[in-house]
Amino acid sequence: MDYAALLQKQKQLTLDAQGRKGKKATNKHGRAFLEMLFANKTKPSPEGCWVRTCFISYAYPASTTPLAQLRPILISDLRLETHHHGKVLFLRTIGHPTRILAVQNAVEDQSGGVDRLAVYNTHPTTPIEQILPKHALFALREPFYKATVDGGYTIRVDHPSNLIRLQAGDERVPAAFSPRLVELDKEAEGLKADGNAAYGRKEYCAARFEAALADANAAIFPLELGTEALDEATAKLNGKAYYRAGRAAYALRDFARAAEYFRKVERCSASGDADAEREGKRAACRLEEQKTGHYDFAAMSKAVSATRNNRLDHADFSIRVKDGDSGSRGRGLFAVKALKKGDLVLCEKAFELVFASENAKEVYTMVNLNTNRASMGAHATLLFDLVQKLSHNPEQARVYFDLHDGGYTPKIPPQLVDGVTVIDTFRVEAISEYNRFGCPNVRSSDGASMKPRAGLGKNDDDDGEGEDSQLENSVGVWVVASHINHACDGNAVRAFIGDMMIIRAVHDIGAEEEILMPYCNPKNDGPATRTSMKKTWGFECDCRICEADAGTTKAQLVRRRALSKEAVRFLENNKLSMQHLANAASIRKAEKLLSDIEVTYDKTAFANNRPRLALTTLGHWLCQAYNFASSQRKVIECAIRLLRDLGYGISVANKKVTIDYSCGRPDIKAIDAAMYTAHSHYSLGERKQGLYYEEFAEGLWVMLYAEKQGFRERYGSS
Ligand SMILES: C[S@@+](CC[C@H](N)C(=O)[O-])C[C@H]1O[C@@H](n2cnc3c(N)ncnc32)[C@H](O)[C@@H]1O
Repeated sequence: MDYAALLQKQKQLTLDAQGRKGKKATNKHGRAFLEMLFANKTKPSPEGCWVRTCFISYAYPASTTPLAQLRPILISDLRLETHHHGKVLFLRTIGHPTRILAVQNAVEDQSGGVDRLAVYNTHPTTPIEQILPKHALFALREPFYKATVDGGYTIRVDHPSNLIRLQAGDERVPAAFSPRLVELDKEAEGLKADGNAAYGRKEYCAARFEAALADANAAIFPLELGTEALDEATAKLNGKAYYRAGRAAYALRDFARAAEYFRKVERCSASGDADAEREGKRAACRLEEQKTGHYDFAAMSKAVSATRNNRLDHADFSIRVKDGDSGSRGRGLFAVKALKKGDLVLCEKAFELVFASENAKEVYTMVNLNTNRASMGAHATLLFDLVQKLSHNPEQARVYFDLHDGGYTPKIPPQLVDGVTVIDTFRVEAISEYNRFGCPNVRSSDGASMKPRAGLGKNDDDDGEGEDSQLENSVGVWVVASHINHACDGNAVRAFIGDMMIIRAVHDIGAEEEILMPYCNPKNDGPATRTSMKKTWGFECDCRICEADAGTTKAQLVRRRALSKEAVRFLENNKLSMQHLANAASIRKAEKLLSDIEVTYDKTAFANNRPRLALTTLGHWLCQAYNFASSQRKVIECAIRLLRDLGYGISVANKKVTIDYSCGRPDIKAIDAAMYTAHSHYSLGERKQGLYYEEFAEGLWVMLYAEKQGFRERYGSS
């Protein structure tokens, strides 16, 4: 898909529309046409995959003015391309709703004026009949009116919180609508509305309980204000209520409170309660994880698979880190105490996550006019999920809106207006762009363990750089990890098992030292990586690799790029396998190319094992080539050189191997290099050295993939 063309076209259409700003709509469709358009209930989409394009239009703030302070306006008074500040539009839906990207319906106002209403950023799984049902009444705060590409007009809602559903009997409903009011079903809608109204009046306790009892999905049960109120209310209730409160607290990840409620259930019953006992134990496990960071990662890894919902039931472990000031980087995350290489730094469940596998039926292309970015995949669904989650949970909204937003203004905080949580969807997306991480559908080790490397087991032509493309598939937000700043040579690295992000130290980290991790895999071309970081994240990396690269002359860079292109061609034409071994000429060519690229690295700037990434793919090829040729000493020589180019300084004295991890990048190539070395030592009868390298490789594997799963599949047994 040509994203640039799509973006350009949309910008032009928006610009053209601006020419009509402030004018009244002409040649509008009449009631009969709109009634016909929305006459029928929408049939479910036929089977197949639908690609939808979601445009994030130019940002404008969500309305925070209460209805009581807004003056009514009629459809006939609306001006094109205009945000009608200080105004409210009372509307009644005429037809049956339909969804293309927005949920749409025909609407009328109290004077009989008609138009089309389009509500964006609602969740695709929310039934449209729930969003804009036929004959429902709404108040739309500060409406925005637009011409559409099909030559018509629409009242466009980008912030769903601007649209307030009004219930029968609400005194704010204009009198002209009264004769045609449709009685609501008090059973479902009425109970929810009573809860919302109580919430609006700040009767939190009542609101919580009405919501909790009416809604089995306890995740939307708000505990954000004074949990004593909850205690007070539950005290009047029986064990069943305590049990529900325990489940609700668990869903809100307040495991201590959940455990307390489950204990109360047991106290209410003389003979004990098996369900409460089981749930109490579960809450106790979560508390243990929170306190100690002891997780059964092997079991977690077994629990996820391509066919399951990989959202895991585990607590966060975050007591080893704290927020702090990182100077020009803004806020950062810092180690509370000294950590050893391989230690768990943070283990966090996703705040919100969309697995690519869940998007099989609808694929969204998202085009953002504010940031000039376009992407395809789960990003749009993540936005809809976030808007839904934040709208239902003000406490979670406060956490989310505290994340870095790239300087987005205005910073409208989540707040309750007319009983609805105001959520600025443009700011939600701005924050998502700076804070979301790509992740695999199942676990990080899959790409590596399923494709064993040539010469170390089965055949493989993966160059070890495939992780990024796999990471693009699923996308999520982890709010604690979001405070971590970037460094290409970071001291921490992340892995995923299902929706859990597991961050480990790649070398020893001092107390109070900032935790840094690479946001993306640095590519072999350092300056190119830096330019793309600047474009995507808005900063220039000043890590040790980037600092060394900055000292490289233009001539050296031009030469390195030309040689790297030659290396790519060489690798494409010289794929290795048992059937295609390298001949002496190709090995000579690779050695020559490698030493030519090495010359482009300034010796002083890249001293002390600073990674020289442009050497690593060719270095890896040479390890494989010598391994196939059973030239064990050459394998060891090449693998140690490759490890050095990945930042690991290896020194061997009296058969004792010492490894300097301080600049090391735990890359799959480094693990392969260590295992090539181990296997070669074994073949040469040097078991002790072999074991040392194997232990080093296994340690790197756990850093990179969270636990040992997949290591033996790739490398076989020692
Ligand atoms: C996910 S946030 C990280 C936390 C952020 N610093 C904060 O204040 O909340 C990403 C943003 O942090 C800043 N940042 C991250 N790494 C940086 C670095 N190495 N140098 C300068 N700014 C950095 C950039 O503004 C980037 O867009």
